Amino acid sequence: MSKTKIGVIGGSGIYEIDGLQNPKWQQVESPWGTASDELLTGELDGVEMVFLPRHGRGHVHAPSDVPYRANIDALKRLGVTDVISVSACGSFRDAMAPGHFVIVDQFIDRTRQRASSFFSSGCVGHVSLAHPTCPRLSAACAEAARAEGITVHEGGTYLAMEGPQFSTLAESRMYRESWGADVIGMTNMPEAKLAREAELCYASVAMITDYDSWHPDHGEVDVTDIIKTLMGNSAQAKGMVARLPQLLGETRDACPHGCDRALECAILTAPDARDPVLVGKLDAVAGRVLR
Ligand SMILES: CSC[C@H]1O[C@H](OP(=O)(O)O)[C@H](O)[C@@H]1O
Ligand SMILES: Nc1ncnc2[nH]cnc12
Repeated sequence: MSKTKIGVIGGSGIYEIDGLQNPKWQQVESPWGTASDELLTGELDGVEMVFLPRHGRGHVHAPSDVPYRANIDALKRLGVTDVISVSACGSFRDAMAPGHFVIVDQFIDRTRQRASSFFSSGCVGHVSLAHPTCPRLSAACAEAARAEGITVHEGGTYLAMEGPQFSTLAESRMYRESWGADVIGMTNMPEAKLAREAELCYASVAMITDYDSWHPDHGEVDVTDIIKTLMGNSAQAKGMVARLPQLLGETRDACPHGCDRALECAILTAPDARDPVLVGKLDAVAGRVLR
């Protein structure tokens, strides 16, 4: 049994959360650089919470430049156990309409210019990503969103694109028809990979803002329309987050899906062949298995 500490990564349109007791924005130093912003810590219903705006307050970081490693390291360093990502996404399915939330359970990674692992030569580690999200945490998000009156789709494949431009029509059709993607965004990769390496339970909540560019009855994506939908969605997203402490509880058992033990057999580099500088940087993320 350990204490639950909920981390929330807020995407486009979500730059703070309300209702925390003893709220405090604090800078967290990370060997992986500076996080997107200060982290907001506090308590809700007896559970410790940490909030981080993915793009920073004022939306300063482009999707390609979000400091994903520093963000996950900072959350882990603060003792977070469960990470909920909230993201604005386009939809590839008629039924997944703007205003609906999709609880993502798979990813296709099409990003290409982001550091996507904490591990490298000097400390080589390979984690499984077959099931990249935590079913227990995802179910709690679905329940919380439903209780807020949101239409929720449980399960969906998120196509992570590099951006910042939106997709061409040909790409949009290919992702939807040939690749079977359900939603599209620019930020959940490498975030989900890094959360797994850091042994954090990770759930991804996609707030649908548009139909990307494939839909014959809807125009191409327009960021002004996205923002309009987000304005309506963000209060609901915050309401969903506010319900999570009660649903997850003050204490937690080991994750039944093993998210918190992902590194158990992952590191291949022999102890005497490890790069001490890299091992030092891994203190928060992998200290459990490296010490
Ligand atoms: C505001 S439209 C494009 C932008 O919104 C999404 O960000 P996030 O995932 O952080 O909510 C999308 O991935 C793009 O970065
Ligand atoms: N259609 C879309 N493509 C990529 N990222 C998005 N974020 C919101 N809508 C999106």
